[in-house]
Amino acid sequence: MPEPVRLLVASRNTKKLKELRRVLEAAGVSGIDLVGLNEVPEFPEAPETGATFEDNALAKARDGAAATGLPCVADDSGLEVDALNGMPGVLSARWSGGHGDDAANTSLVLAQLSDVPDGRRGAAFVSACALVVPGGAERVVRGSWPGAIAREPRGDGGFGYDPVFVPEGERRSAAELTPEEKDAASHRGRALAQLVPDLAALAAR
Ligand SMILES: O=P(O)(O)OP(=O)(O)OP(=O)(O)OC[C@H]1O[C@@H](n2cnc3c(O)ncnc32)[C@H](O)[C@@H]1O
Ligand SMILES: [Mg+2]
Repeated sequence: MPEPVRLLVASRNTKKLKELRRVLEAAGVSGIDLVGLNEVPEFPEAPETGATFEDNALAKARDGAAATGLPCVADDSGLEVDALNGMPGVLSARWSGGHGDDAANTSLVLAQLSDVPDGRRGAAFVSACALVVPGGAERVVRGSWPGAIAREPRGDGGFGYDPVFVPEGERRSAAELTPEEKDAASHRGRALAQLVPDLAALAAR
């Protein structure tokens, strides 16, 4: 048996990281050993200042690959709300000011939509996932998950804006889905599915 290829999964968000690991493991690519940021020496990361999810995902994956010499996968994601002209978008993690305050970010979006009627509450989660191989290929893919913003939060699964996001064709919020249901439909699941052939090729090198 050849040595498994170590693949760095570069996210500082523990709940997102859990999803990335779960989806990659469920994809069943053999010969890949997933490594978290806590298992490699610390390295400086560029701030997420890109104009697009793709720019940010590539920057995170390039940083990880350059610092460790390992192939690296990174996700940049967020919520695009129709009535907010596609915002919070790339600003999703820091919409209410500080970084990663899920409850404050969610309350702010709900407050901003308080006068928006049910027929105009459309939104989508978007994920760009980048794979960067040191000295080799770079690939970035996008998945999206259409739905609508609820009137109030429901459920305690998932993370971030999940309690206020009702996926198309669902009555439950994303935070009320099982992890497997979320992965099968989510922006992140759909993005990572497109990287599976690349990961299989990497493992077969
Ligand atoms: O950059 P890393 O370290 O990966 O972690 P992060 O939390 O900062 O992640 P992003 O910069 O990609 O910001 C994404 C934000 O969008 C939101 N988000 C992304 N995916 C989501 C999902 O599946 N469910 C709910 N909210 C999500 C969530 O609030 C995140 O903080
Ligand atoms: Mg981030």
